[in-house]
Amino acid sequence: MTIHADRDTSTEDPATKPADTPADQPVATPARPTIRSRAWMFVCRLAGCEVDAPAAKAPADPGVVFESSKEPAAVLADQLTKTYSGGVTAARDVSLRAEAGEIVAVVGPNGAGKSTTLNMISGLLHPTSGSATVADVPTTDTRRLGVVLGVALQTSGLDPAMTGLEHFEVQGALYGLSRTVAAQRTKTLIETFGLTPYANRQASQYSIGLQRRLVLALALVHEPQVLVLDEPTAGLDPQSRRMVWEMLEQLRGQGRTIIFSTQLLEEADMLAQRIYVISDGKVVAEGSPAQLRRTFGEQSIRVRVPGSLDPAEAALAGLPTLTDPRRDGDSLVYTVGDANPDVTAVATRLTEAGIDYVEIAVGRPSLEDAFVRLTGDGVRVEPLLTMGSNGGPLCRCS
Ligand SMILES: Nc1ncnc2c1ncn2[C@@H]1O[C@H](COP(=O)(O)OP(=O)(O)OP(=O)(O)O)[C@@H](O)[C@H]1O
Repeated sequence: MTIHADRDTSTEDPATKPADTPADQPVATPARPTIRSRAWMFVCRLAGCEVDAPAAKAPADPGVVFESSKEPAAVLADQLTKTYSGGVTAARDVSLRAEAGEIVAVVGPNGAGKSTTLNMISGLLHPTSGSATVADVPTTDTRRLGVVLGVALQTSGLDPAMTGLEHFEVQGALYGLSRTVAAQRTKTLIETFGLTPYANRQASQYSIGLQRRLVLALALVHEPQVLVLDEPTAGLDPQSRRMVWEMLEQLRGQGRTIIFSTQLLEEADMLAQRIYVISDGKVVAEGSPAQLRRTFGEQSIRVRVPGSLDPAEAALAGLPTLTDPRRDGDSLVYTVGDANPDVTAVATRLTEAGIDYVEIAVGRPSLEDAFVRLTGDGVRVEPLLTMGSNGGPLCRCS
């Protein structure tokens, strides 16, 4: 006899979304003639907006070095709602929080409102109603927000003609870092993110994985307390994805607060202490991965017996904890609502009936179960990576 736990996975492809309308462009700053001009254009591209979009975020005074506090910070979003000019309400009363030093995942199917929510938290998109603070800074205070917040959006927005190093130079200038400080941080980040061999190459020569790493590294130049990352691993191969995961774990280890969106349930499960499930613009569930499983997943017991299933089904018929019996090949499968299913009672019943069962397996609820129940839709579930011999135990593999 074997008694064990297992989980299921499935996959779903992402879709596209309509282009931004001018009125809904993320906030950007006016272009100025000098290095700042390039800097703001660069930021605009990072934000996915046009360079002549309305101004809001003021640049640092030249020569001023912004040194953000190293204290951990929290993010609070209070009933954020966004209705685009076309009439689409992409976020409805979205409230979420990230405690200092937490990694928080915003998960949902395509078009659920993840990017819209993150853009509002980043101060890049004005909410129709509601408010948010990052490290106690209101997102409307874009000048101070830029000090405490680092943002890496889905669209990399890198200038294909600029080298990696030039991107760092622009970013350093944007945040008013002195040349010495900027050079030190650039060196550290380039090394940390494995970009040294590519530092002098134009971004046009970067793979998607390298672009993501560069964008993430650039978001850290001013040493922000909080990071907002929109699908940081989208489109990455398993090796690059793993590298990003390790970086996020390291950043959390440094006391930073991270909010990221993903369509990968396993990614959220593995990295996040708190998950927000968004569907149709609304938060439909919040909790730790374990809480979500417990609350929304369905546990099941699978009983495998040799020969006919009839005697086993008859023997188990009276057990109150077993519901929704169904047959699956050589097994009987029951739903069990109890967090601790009484496997012993099942085994005893079968033994008393003289049935020599092959296996009794308890299936623990998966996040996929939770998603399907919450959103009526699937979110991509990809197999966890096989860690190489040098890979740390990043995954909470079952
Ligand atoms: N600028 C815009 N103007 C009008 N509608 C928009 C705009 N941006 C997004 N939407 C719509 O708002 C809804 C939410 O989009 P959003 O990009 O926030 O979802 P998402 O969860 O990030 O999706 P995905 O995972 O596909 O990136 C979708 O219906 C989308 O088509």
